[in-house]
Amino acid sequence: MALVELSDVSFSYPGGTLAVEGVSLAVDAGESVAVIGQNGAGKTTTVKLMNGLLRPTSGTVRVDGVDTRTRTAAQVARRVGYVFQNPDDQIFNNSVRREIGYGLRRLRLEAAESERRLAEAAELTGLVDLLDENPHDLPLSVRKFVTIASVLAVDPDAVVLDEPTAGQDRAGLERIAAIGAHLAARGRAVVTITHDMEFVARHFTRVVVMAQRRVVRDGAAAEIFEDTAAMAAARLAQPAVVELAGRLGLRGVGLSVEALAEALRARA
Ligand SMILES: Nc1ncnc2c1ncn2[C@@H]1O[C@H](COP(=O)(O)OP(=O)(O)OP(=O)(O)O)[C@@H](O)[C@H]1O
Repeated sequence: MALVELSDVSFSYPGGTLAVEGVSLAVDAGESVAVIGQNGAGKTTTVKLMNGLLRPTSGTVRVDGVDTRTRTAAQVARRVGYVFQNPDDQIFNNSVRREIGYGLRRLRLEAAESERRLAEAAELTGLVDLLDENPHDLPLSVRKFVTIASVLAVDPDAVVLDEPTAGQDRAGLERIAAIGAHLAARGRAVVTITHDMEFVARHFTRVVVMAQRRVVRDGAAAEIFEDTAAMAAARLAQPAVVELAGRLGLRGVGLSVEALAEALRARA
């Protein structure tokens, strides 16, 4: 049984906008998935359905087999943590320490366990020296890590990261990749929405492509990125290495620069 499973899910916002239509998607424990698609494709709505912030208009969302409609949003959020696209929609405490500790306090853990989790979340997100800062004084890229840390501290079974790569420098991107790998290695499911195709090529093997409210592809990143027609239909750019391989008439090369260089050497 998948940890998070959407079955033929549709969702309309109260104003009537149909944002997601007939989406079926399953994510297992220990699996890391990238969700890509142009603006307005339905990505954020889909992941908010995963953590109970939104309930389907039709179809079902199950977390560990339990229909989210039978649980409160707070109950679902403990199993599926959602890191908001905009950190300012999430942050409301006046110190990094209090912000990371907010969800933890609600879990009513023993003090030592709370401290351990807070320290681990701060370490993973690079915030150890910033715990006494006011998050509102920190740059957007760091505020994003504050919101990631507060979800990591709760240690949900699944973590959804909504555009964590936006505005990050190379070190930030590497840190986000390391957090994803850490979570997956610990058996957590990780769902990452991103517009950064190079990041996806570097760090993901499974990709879900959304376009016009629907999942249009779900599978191996290398195959999907190579499918020029599917990428164009979803209005997505191919990662540079895939585009170059295609122009050189090479197929099945994979997603790494090293593999492309090797294929070129073999052809020479
Ligand atoms: N709160 C809301 N009320 C009404 N319509 C909304 C709301 N949020 C999103 N929408 C609409 O739902 C559709 C899907 O939006 P969604 O944010 O899920 O897409 P997205 O793929 O995450 O886009 P982006 O990459 O820009 O974040 C869009 O037409 C959007 O305008």
